[in-house]
Amino acid sequence: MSDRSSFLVGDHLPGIVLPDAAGAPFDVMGQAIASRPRLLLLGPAPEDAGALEALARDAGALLVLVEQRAPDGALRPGPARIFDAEGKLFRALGLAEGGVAVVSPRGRLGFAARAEDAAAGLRAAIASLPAPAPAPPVRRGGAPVLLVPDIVEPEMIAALLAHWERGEKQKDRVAGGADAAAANRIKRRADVFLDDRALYETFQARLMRRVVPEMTRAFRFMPSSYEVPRIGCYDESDLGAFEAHRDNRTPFTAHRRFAMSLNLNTGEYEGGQLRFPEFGPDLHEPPAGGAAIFGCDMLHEALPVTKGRRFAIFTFFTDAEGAKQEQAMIRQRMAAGQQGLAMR
Ligand SMILES: O=C(O)CCC(=O)C(=O)O
Ligand SMILES: [Fe+2]
Repeated sequence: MSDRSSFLVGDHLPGIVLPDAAGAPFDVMGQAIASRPRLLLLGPAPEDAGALEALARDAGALLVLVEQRAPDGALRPGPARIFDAEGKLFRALGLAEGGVAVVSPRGRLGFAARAEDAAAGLRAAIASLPAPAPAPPVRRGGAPVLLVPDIVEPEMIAALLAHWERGEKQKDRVAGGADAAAANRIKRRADVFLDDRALYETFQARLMRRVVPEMTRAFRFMPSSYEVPRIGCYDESDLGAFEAHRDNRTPFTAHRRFAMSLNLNTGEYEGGQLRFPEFGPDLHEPPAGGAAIFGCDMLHEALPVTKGRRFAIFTFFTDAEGAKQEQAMIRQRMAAGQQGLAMR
Protein backbone atom coordinates (compact mmCIF):
# COMPACT_ATOMS: atom_id res chain seq x y z
CA MET A 1 0.00 0.00 0.00
CA SER A 2 1.05 3.55 -0.54
CA ASP A 3 1.71 5.76 2.44
CA ARG A 4 -0.95 8.15 1.18
CA SER A 5 -3.34 8.67 4.04
CA SER A 6 -6.52 8.25 2.12
CA PHE A 7 -7.77 7.82 -1.42
CA LEU A 8 -10.61 9.82 -2.88
CA VAL A 9 -13.36 8.24 -4.93
CA GLY A 10 -11.99 8.30 -8.48
CA ASP A 11 -8.36 7.78 -7.47
CA HIS A 12 -6.38 4.98 -9.01
CA LEU A 13 -5.59 2.42 -6.31
CA PRO A 14 -2.21 0.76 -5.79
CA GLY A 15 -1.78 -2.99 -5.30
CA ILE A 16 -3.81 -4.37 -2.39
CA VAL A 17 -2.56 -7.72 -1.09
CA LEU A 18 -3.79 -8.99 2.28
CA PRO A 19 -3.77 -12.44 3.90
CA ASP A 20 -6.78 -14.71 3.58
CA ALA A 21 -8.06 -16.81 6.49
CA ALA A 22 -5.18 -19.28 6.07
CA GLY A 23 -2.62 -16.47 5.88
CA ALA A 24 -2.05 -16.88 2.11
CA PRO A 25 -1.78 -13.61 0.14
CA PHE A 26 -4.98 -12.51 -1.58
CA ASP A 27 -4.48 -9.97 -4.33
CA VAL A 28 -7.52 -7.69 -4.69
CA MET A 29 -6.11 -6.54 -8.07
CA GLY A 30 -5.24 -10.10 -9.16
CA GLN A 31 -5.82 -11.03 -12.78
CA ALA A 32 -8.41 -13.69 -11.98
CA ILE A 33 -10.79 -11.11 -10.48
CA ALA A 34 -9.69 -7.72 -11.82
CA SER A 35 -12.21 -7.65 -14.66
CA ARG A 36 -15.12 -7.47 -12.21
CA PRO A 37 -15.99 -4.70 -9.76
CA ARG A 38 -14.90 -5.82 -6.30
CA LEU A 39 -17.20 -4.86 -3.46
CA LEU A 40 -15.18 -4.64 -0.28
CA LEU A 41 -17.19 -4.91 2.92
CA LEU A 42 -14.91 -3.59 5.64
CA GLY A 43 -15.80 -4.55 9.18
CA PRO A 44 -16.87 -7.61 11.19
CA ALA A 45 -18.01 -10.47 8.93
CA PRO A 46 -21.82 -10.33 8.51
CA GLU A 47 -24.10 -13.25 9.42
CA ASP A 48 -25.74 -13.40 6.01
CA ALA A 49 -22.53 -13.48 3.97
CA GLY A 50 -23.99 -16.00 1.50
CA ALA A 51 -26.96 -13.79 0.67
CA LEU A 52 -24.72 -10.75 0.30
CA GLU A 53 -22.42 -12.68 -1.97
CA ALA A 54 -25.39 -13.55 -4.18
CA LEU A 55 -26.42 -9.87 -4.24
CA ALA A 56 -22.96 -8.92 -5.50
CA ARG A 57 -22.83 -11.79 -8.00
CA ASP A 58 -26.19 -10.81 -9.49
CA ALA A 59 -24.71 -7.36 -10.13
CA GLY A 60 -21.70 -8.89 -11.89
CA ALA A 61 -19.47 -8.00 -8.94
CA LEU A 62 -17.37 -9.94 -6.46
CA LEU A 63 -17.83 -9.58 -2.71
CA VAL A 64 -14.72 -9.52 -0.54
CA LEU A 65 -15.03 -9.31 3.25
CA VAL A 66 -12.24 -7.38 4.93
CA GLU A 67 -11.89 -7.89 8.67
CA GLN A 68 -9.73 -5.83 10.95
CA ARG A 69 -8.00 -8.64 12.83
CA ALA A 70 -5.41 -11.34 12.27
CA PRO A 71 -6.33 -14.28 9.95
CA ASP A 72 -8.58 -16.67 11.88
CA GLY A 73 -7.49 -19.86 10.10
CA ALA A 74 -11.14 -20.87 9.54
CA LEU A 75 -11.77 -21.85 5.93
CA ARG A 76 -15.46 -21.27 5.18
CA PRO A 77 -17.50 -21.43 2.02
CA GLY A 78 -18.88 -18.09 0.83
CA PRO A 79 -17.20 -14.86 -0.16
CA ALA A 80 -13.46 -14.32 0.01
CA ARG A 81 -12.35 -13.15 3.46
CA ILE A 82 -9.20 -11.15 3.93
CA PHE A 83 -7.60 -9.74 7.05
CA ASP A 84 -6.23 -6.27 7.64
CA ALA A 85 -5.00 -6.58 11.22
CA GLU A 86 -3.48 -3.11 11.26
CA GLY A 87 -6.43 -1.44 9.56
CA LYS A 88 -4.22 -0.01 6.80
CA LEU A 89 -6.74 -0.65 4.04
CA PHE A 90 -9.56 0.71 6.17
CA ARG A 91 -7.67 3.96 6.64
CA ALA A 92 -6.41 4.14 3.05
CA LEU A 93 -10.00 3.96 1.82
CA GLY A 94 -11.06 6.65 4.28
CA LEU A 95 -13.16 4.06 6.14
CA ALA A 96 -11.34 3.72 9.45
CA GLU A 97 -14.65 2.70 11.08
CA GLY A 98 -15.57 0.27 8.30
CA GLY A 99 -18.02 0.52 5.43
CA VAL A 100 -18.30 -0.46 1.78
CA ALA A 101 -15.88 0.32 -1.04
CA VAL A 102 -15.87 -0.53 -4.72
CA VAL A 103 -12.71 -1.24 -6.69
CA SER A 104 -13.64 -0.65 -10.32
CA PRO A 105 -12.36 -2.88 -13.14
CA ARG A 106 -10.17 0.07 -14.10
CA GLY A 107 -8.51 -0.21 -10.68
CA ARG A 108 -9.99 2.96 -9.24
CA LEU A 109 -11.86 3.59 -6.03
CA GLY A 110 -15.40 3.71 -7.43
CA PHE A 111 -17.35 4.22 -4.21
CA ALA A 112 -16.64 4.47 -0.49
CA ALA A 113 -19.19 5.00 2.29
CA ARG A 114 -19.90 4.09 5.88
CA ALA A 115 -22.61 1.46 6.20
CA GLU A 116 -24.65 0.82 9.34
CA ASP A 117 -26.25 -2.12 7.62
CA ALA A 118 -24.16 -4.34 5.35
CA ALA A 119 -26.96 -5.17 2.90
CA ALA A 120 -28.03 -1.53 2.55
CA GLY A 121 -24.40 -0.48 2.11
CA LEU A 122 -23.86 -3.09 -0.57
CA ARG A 123 -27.03 -2.03 -2.37
CA ALA A 124 -25.82 1.56 -2.41
CA ALA A 125 -22.46 0.41 -3.76
CA ILE A 126 -24.16 -1.71 -6.42
CA ALA A 127 -26.34 1.24 -7.42
CA SER A 128 -23.14 3.20 -8.07
CA LEU A 129 -21.87 0.65 -10.61
CA PRO A 130 -22.10 1.79 -14.23
CA ALA A 131 -24.91 0.25 -16.27
CA PRO A 132 -23.72 -2.67 -18.39
CA ALA A 133 -22.46 -1.47 -21.77
CA PRO A 134 -24.59 -2.11 -24.85
CA ALA A 135 -23.14 -4.53 -27.38
CA PRO A 136 -19.45 -3.64 -27.40
CA PRO A 137 -17.94 -2.50 -30.71
CA VAL A 138 -15.32 -4.73 -32.30
CA ARG A 139 -12.37 -2.46 -33.01
CA ARG A 140 -10.21 -3.28 -36.00
CA GLY A 141 -8.04 -0.22 -35.89
CA GLY A 142 -7.73 3.13 -34.28
CA ALA A 143 -5.15 5.32 -32.63
CA PRO A 144 -3.31 4.30 -29.45
CA VAL A 145 -4.98 6.95 -27.37
CA LEU A 146 -5.58 6.49 -23.67
CA LEU A 147 -9.00 7.84 -22.65
CA VAL A 148 -9.40 8.40 -18.92
CA PRO A 149 -12.78 9.56 -17.59
CA ASP A 150 -13.52 11.35 -14.31
CA ILE A 151 -10.19 13.01 -13.63
CA VAL A 152 -11.66 16.33 -12.56
CA GLU A 153 -14.99 16.73 -10.76
CA PRO A 154 -17.67 19.31 -11.69
CA GLU A 155 -16.66 21.79 -8.93
CA MET A 156 -13.11 21.84 -10.17
CA ILE A 157 -14.25 22.20 -13.78
CA ALA A 158 -16.22 25.27 -12.67
CA ALA A 159 -13.13 26.69 -10.92
CA LEU A 160 -10.98 26.11 -14.02
CA LEU A 161 -13.55 27.79 -16.28
CA ALA A 162 -13.76 30.75 -13.87
CA HIS A 163 -9.96 31.00 -14.03
CA TRP A 164 -10.16 31.14 -17.83
CA GLU A 165 -12.82 33.87 -17.67
CA ARG A 166 -10.61 35.99 -15.39
CA GLY A 167 -7.31 35.27 -17.08
CA GLU A 168 -5.28 37.00 -19.72
CA LYS A 169 -6.08 35.27 -23.01
CA GLN A 170 -3.27 34.28 -25.33
CA LYS A 171 -4.75 34.02 -28.76
CA ASP A 172 -3.54 31.46 -31.27
CA ARG A 173 -0.11 31.17 -29.70
CA VAL A 174 1.96 28.09 -30.45
CA ALA A 175 4.91 27.13 -28.24
CA GLY A 176 7.98 29.26 -28.91
CA GLY A 177 5.98 32.38 -29.65
CA ALA A 178 5.77 32.14 -33.44
CA ASP A 179 3.96 35.22 -34.65
CA ALA A 180 0.23 35.03 -34.31
CA ALA A 181 -0.49 35.47 -38.00
CA ALA A 182 1.55 32.39 -38.92
CA ALA A 183 0.26 30.37 -36.00
CA ASN A 184 -3.30 31.40 -36.72
CA ARG A 185 -3.16 29.27 -39.81
CA ILE A 186 -3.17 26.13 -37.72
CA LYS A 187 -4.36 27.13 -34.24
CA ARG A 188 -7.41 29.20 -33.38
CA ARG A 189 -7.78 29.04 -29.62
CA ALA A 190 -7.70 31.45 -26.67
CA ASP A 191 -5.47 30.09 -23.89
CA VAL A 192 -5.06 31.03 -20.25
CA PHE A 193 -2.21 29.51 -18.26
CA LEU A 194 -3.12 27.83 -14.99
CA ASP A 195 -1.01 30.25 -12.97
CA ASP A 196 -3.13 30.24 -9.81
CA ARG A 197 -1.08 28.31 -7.28
CA ALA A 198 -3.93 26.80 -5.26
CA LEU A 199 -5.82 25.66 -8.35
CA TYR A 200 -2.61 24.39 -9.91
CA GLU A 201 -1.91 22.27 -6.85
CA THR A 202 -5.39 20.79 -6.75
CA PHE A 203 -5.17 20.01 -10.44
CA GLN A 204 -1.75 18.46 -9.91
CA ALA A 205 -3.18 16.18 -7.22
CA ARG A 206 -5.75 14.93 -9.75
CA LEU A 207 -2.99 14.26 -12.28
CA MET A 208 -0.90 12.38 -9.74
CA ARG A 209 -3.79 10.28 -8.47
CA ARG A 210 -5.70 9.67 -11.69
CA VAL A 211 -3.55 10.24 -14.75
CA VAL A 212 0.01 9.24 -13.91
CA PRO A 213 -0.90 5.70 -12.74
CA GLU A 214 -2.91 5.18 -15.94
CA MET A 215 -0.01 6.35 -18.13
CA THR A 216 2.33 4.06 -16.26
CA ARG A 217 0.02 1.09 -16.77
CA ALA A 218 -0.85 1.79 -20.41
CA PHE A 219 2.50 3.00 -21.71
CA ARG A 220 5.04 2.11 -19.01
CA PHE A 221 5.76 5.81 -19.00
CA MET A 222 6.58 7.54 -15.74
CA PRO A 223 6.55 11.28 -16.23
CA SER A 224 9.05 13.32 -14.29
CA SER A 225 7.48 16.66 -15.07
CA TYR A 226 4.80 18.39 -17.09
CA GLU A 227 4.29 21.85 -18.55
CA VAL A 228 2.17 24.44 -16.80
CA PRO A 229 -1.32 23.51 -17.99
CA ARG A 230 -3.26 25.94 -20.14
CA ILE A 231 -7.01 26.21 -20.40
CA GLY A 232 -8.10 26.77 -23.97
CA CYS A 233 -11.31 27.88 -25.62
CA TYR A 234 -12.22 27.04 -29.20
CA ASP A 235 -14.98 29.41 -30.28
CA GLU A 236 -17.41 29.14 -33.18
CA SER A 237 -16.82 32.83 -33.94
CA ASP A 238 -13.48 32.03 -35.61
CA LEU A 239 -14.12 28.32 -36.25
CA GLY A 240 -11.80 27.52 -33.35
CA ALA A 241 -9.57 24.57 -34.20
CA PHE A 242 -6.06 23.20 -34.03
CA GLU A 243 -5.15 21.82 -37.40
CA ALA A 244 -3.05 18.70 -37.94
CA HIS A 245 0.26 18.86 -36.10
CA ARG A 246 2.69 16.95 -33.94
CA ASP A 247 3.46 18.28 -30.49
CA ASN A 248 7.26 17.98 -30.38
CA ARG A 249 8.61 19.31 -33.65
CA THR A 250 10.23 22.60 -32.61
CA PRO A 251 13.26 23.34 -30.40
CA PHE A 252 10.76 24.58 -27.79
CA THR A 253 8.70 21.42 -27.78
CA ALA A 254 11.21 18.67 -28.58
CA HIS A 255 11.27 17.56 -24.93
CA ARG A 256 7.56 16.64 -24.92
CA ARG A 257 6.68 12.95 -24.69
CA PHE A 258 2.93 12.67 -24.02
CA ALA A 259 0.12 15.17 -24.50
CA MET A 260 -3.07 15.43 -22.48
CA SER A 261 -6.31 17.09 -23.61
CA LEU A 262 -8.82 17.17 -20.76
CA ASN A 263 -12.27 18.31 -21.80
CA LEU A 264 -14.02 20.79 -19.53
CA ASN A 265 -17.32 20.66 -21.36
CA THR A 266 -19.08 18.54 -23.95
CA GLY A 267 -22.54 18.75 -25.47
CA GLU A 268 -22.36 22.55 -25.62
CA TYR A 269 -20.67 22.78 -28.99
CA GLU A 270 -20.55 21.11 -32.37
CA GLY A 271 -17.33 19.83 -33.91
CA GLY A 272 -14.26 20.08 -31.72
CA GLN A 273 -13.40 16.39 -31.57
CA LEU A 274 -9.88 15.05 -31.73
CA ARG A 275 -8.75 13.06 -34.74
CA PHE A 276 -5.55 11.16 -35.42
CA PRO A 277 -5.42 11.09 -39.23
CA GLU A 278 -2.55 8.59 -39.39
CA PHE A 279 -4.82 6.04 -37.77
CA GLY A 280 -8.08 6.53 -39.60
CA PRO A 281 -11.17 8.66 -39.32
CA ASP A 282 -12.25 7.94 -35.70
CA LEU A 283 -13.19 10.96 -33.63
CA HIS A 284 -12.34 11.18 -29.94
CA GLU A 285 -14.22 13.18 -27.36
CA PRO A 286 -13.56 12.35 -23.71
CA PRO A 287 -16.51 13.17 -21.45
CA ALA A 288 -16.26 16.44 -19.49
CA GLY A 289 -13.70 15.92 -16.74
CA GLY A 290 -11.98 13.19 -18.75
CA ALA A 291 -8.91 13.28 -20.95
CA ALA A 292 -7.27 11.88 -24.06
CA ILE A 293 -3.57 11.09 -23.55
CA PHE A 294 -1.35 10.31 -26.50
CA GLY A 295 2.23 10.26 -27.69
CA CYS A 296 3.54 13.61 -28.96
CA ASP A 297 4.81 12.09 -32.22
CA MET A 298 1.28 11.28 -33.34
CA LEU A 299 -0.28 13.60 -35.91
CA HIS A 300 -3.50 15.00 -34.47
CA GLU A 301 -6.02 17.75 -34.95
CA ALA A 302 -8.87 19.33 -33.05
CA LEU A 303 -11.70 19.78 -35.55
CA PRO A 304 -13.27 23.22 -35.98
CA VAL A 305 -15.96 24.21 -33.51
CA THR A 306 -18.89 25.17 -35.71
CA LYS A 307 -21.32 26.01 -32.91
CA GLY A 308 -20.78 27.08 -29.29
CA ARG A 309 -17.49 26.97 -27.40
CA ARG A 310 -15.30 24.05 -26.44
CA PHE A 311 -13.17 24.35 -23.31
CA ALA A 312 -10.35 22.01 -22.39
CA ILE A 313 -7.17 22.01 -20.36
CA PHE A 314 -3.91 20.90 -21.92
CA THR A 315 -0.49 19.86 -20.75
CA PHE A 316 2.51 17.86 -21.93
CA PHE A 317 4.45 15.32 -19.91
CA THR A 318 8.10 14.52 -20.21
CA ASP A 319 10.59 12.08 -18.70
CA ALA A 320 13.90 12.71 -16.91
CA GLU A 321 15.86 13.10 -20.14
CA GLY A 322 13.25 15.40 -21.65
CA ALA A 323 13.19 17.47 -18.47
CA LYS A 324 16.93 18.11 -18.83
CA GLN A 325 16.39 19.12 -22.45
CA GLU A 326 13.56 21.42 -21.40
CA GLN A 327 15.66 23.04 -18.65
CA ALA A 328 18.44 23.73 -21.13
CA MET A 329 15.93 25.29 -23.53
CA ILE A 330 14.47 27.44 -20.73
CA ARG A 331 17.98 28.61 -19.69
CA GLN A 332 18.67 29.64 -23.27
CA ARG A 333 15.42 31.56 -23.46
CA MET A 334 16.11 33.30 -20.15
CA ALA A 335 19.62 34.21 -21.36
CA ALA A 336 17.96 35.71 -24.43
CA GLY A 337 15.84 37.84 -22.09
CA GLN A 338 12.56 35.89 -22.34
CA GLN A 339 10.53 35.73 -19.15
CA GLY A 340 9.16 32.48 -17.76
CA LEU A 341 5.68 32.14 -16.30
CA ALA A 342 5.24 33.26 -12.68
CA MET A 343 2.71 31.58 -10.40
CA ARG A 344 0.32 33.84 -8.55
O1 LIG B 1 -7.93 20.37 -28.68
C1 LIG B 1 -7.34 19.35 -28.40
O2 LIG B 1 -7.85 18.45 -27.73
C2 LIG B 1 -5.92 19.16 -28.87
C3 LIG B 1 -5.04 20.30 -28.51
C4 LIG B 1 -3.66 20.14 -29.04
O3 LIG B 1 -3.41 19.35 -29.90
C5 LIG B 1 -2.57 20.95 -28.49
O4 LIG B 1 -2.81 21.83 -27.64
O5 LIG B 1 -1.41 20.74 -28.91
FE1 LIG C 1 -1.38 19.05 -30.06
